[in-house]
Amino acid sequence: MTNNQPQHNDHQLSQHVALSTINELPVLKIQNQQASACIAIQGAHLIEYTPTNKANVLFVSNEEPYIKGKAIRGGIPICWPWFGAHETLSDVPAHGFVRDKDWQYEIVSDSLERTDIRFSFTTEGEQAGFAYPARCELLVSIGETLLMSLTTHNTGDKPFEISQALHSYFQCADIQDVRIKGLKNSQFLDQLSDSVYELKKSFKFEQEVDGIVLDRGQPVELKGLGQSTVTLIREGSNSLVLWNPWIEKSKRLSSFDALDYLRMVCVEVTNTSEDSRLVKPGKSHTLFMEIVTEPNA
Ligand SMILES: O=P(O)(O)OC[C@H]1O[C@@H](O)[C@H](O)[C@@H](O)[C@@H]1O
Repeated sequence: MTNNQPQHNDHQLSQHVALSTINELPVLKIQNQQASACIAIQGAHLIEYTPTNKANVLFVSNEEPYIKGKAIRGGIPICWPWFGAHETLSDVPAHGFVRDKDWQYEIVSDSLERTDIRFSFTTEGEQAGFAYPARCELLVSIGETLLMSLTTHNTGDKPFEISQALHSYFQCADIQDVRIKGLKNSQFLDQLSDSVYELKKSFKFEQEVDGIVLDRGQPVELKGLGQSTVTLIREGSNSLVLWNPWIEKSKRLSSFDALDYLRMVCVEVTNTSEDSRLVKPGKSHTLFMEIVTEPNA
């Protein structure tokens, strides 16, 4: 479904960007010399990133229906202005309110090597669970590497706190081969057992995993994915979320096949828990990540 081949009804917006649709959802298809990609305008949601001569780095379930008003399962959902359950309200969606909304977009530059698209979402404080005027901007830069920069501007006169995520689903050949390196000595807040421990070596997935790593914002490496090693470089983030639903939860998840847990791993660049950020009036905060892929030796 996320195949990037031109369709007869695609509308070319610039040299390397075309407007297309997947089922109900308008998408931007990017194809330059260094990579191809696909971004749904709903949620500013990247659903494919394929560096030239490499495999698609991202996972989206084949069960995904791509319908209006429903967050896509896979790719890189933008969770904003809260991550996970809302702190005080139980009747608002998990992971904030921008995943199922249309964003504005603008192609800011488009060259053979790199295509930059800026998405924006503005709230005047009318959204349930977030009573503050704010503008959220996501710069997506498609080239030899993938850059994503999520900036929150406080446009009101009161400070507010945000938690957020670039909730990346990476494709893997077999979850049991995946290792996350670079987390040694970081704190792991295990959300399933409600315990905290220090990570000693590279992280493996052998059962359901749902937890927050509190760290120093250092680069981390995803090994054993299959064709490529992925390095995640971050700025403005001292936390990561690791998630795999494993066997039983996979059977209950929407837009997900029971065996999809074998083919995906979520390593999410976040500001959450103690790493939530205060944004003062007139100020902004940027959460940045770069995804670098290298073929396995
Ligand atoms: O089903 P959703 O809302 O997309 O969330 C998926 C998962 O996202 C992860 O980031 C959370 O840590 C999990 O607890 C959650 O189940």
